[in-house]
Amino acid sequence: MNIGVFLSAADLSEQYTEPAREFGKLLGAGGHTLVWGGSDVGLMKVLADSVQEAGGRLVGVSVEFLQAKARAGADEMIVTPDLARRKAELLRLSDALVVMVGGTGTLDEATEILELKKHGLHAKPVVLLNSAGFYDGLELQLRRMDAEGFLPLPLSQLVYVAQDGADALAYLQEQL
Ligand SMILES: C/C(=C\CNc1ncnc2c1ncn2[C@@H]1O[C@H](COP(=O)(O)O)[C@@H](O)[C@H]1O)CO
Repeated sequence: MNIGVFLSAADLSEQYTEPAREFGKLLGAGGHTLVWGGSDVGLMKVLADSVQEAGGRLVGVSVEFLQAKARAGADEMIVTPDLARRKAELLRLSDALVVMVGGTGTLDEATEILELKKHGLHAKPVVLLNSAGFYDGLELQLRRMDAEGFLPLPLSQLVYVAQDGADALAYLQEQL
């Protein structure tokens, strides 16, 4: 499976690096390909290192203004002219999407793929990987949108909230 993962480009503490390492190990050991933003920085690097060490493939989708940060040893590296085309490529190349902990960049990517899914422009499974309870607040907000009629389709069809990497991967394998 080609699994697109959005996650932080920042250097973070063990409570976030450990779940990224664990998920990378599962992806690599399962023979999956990581499709990700391509930069060799922060949590993005932690995940890519782990996937590669466990035998998985790496397909990066970088963008011209961040090209200097792109990982040298990826199996493939695509460079897009701008962020909009990068998000489109990340989605096109992925069979499923996983949103790990992150900041505004991750949130931008997550909302775009959820919005496209809401409009029926793709039907790929999306998982919110709630490591260390990072997305408890977002999950609550999404549940409120669902309960109060803000979503045109049930939340359960839009996104699955996983508590750990094994849960996320099991869900994706069941869906695909
Ligand atoms: C560390 C610096 C630059 C490298 N930054 C990024 N490299 C690659 N991809 C990035 C970068 N910043 C955002 N992205 C994309 O958004 C997500 C991470 O953003 P967040 O705000 O850190 O959550 C990630 O999925 C990328 O696709 C500065 O020198």
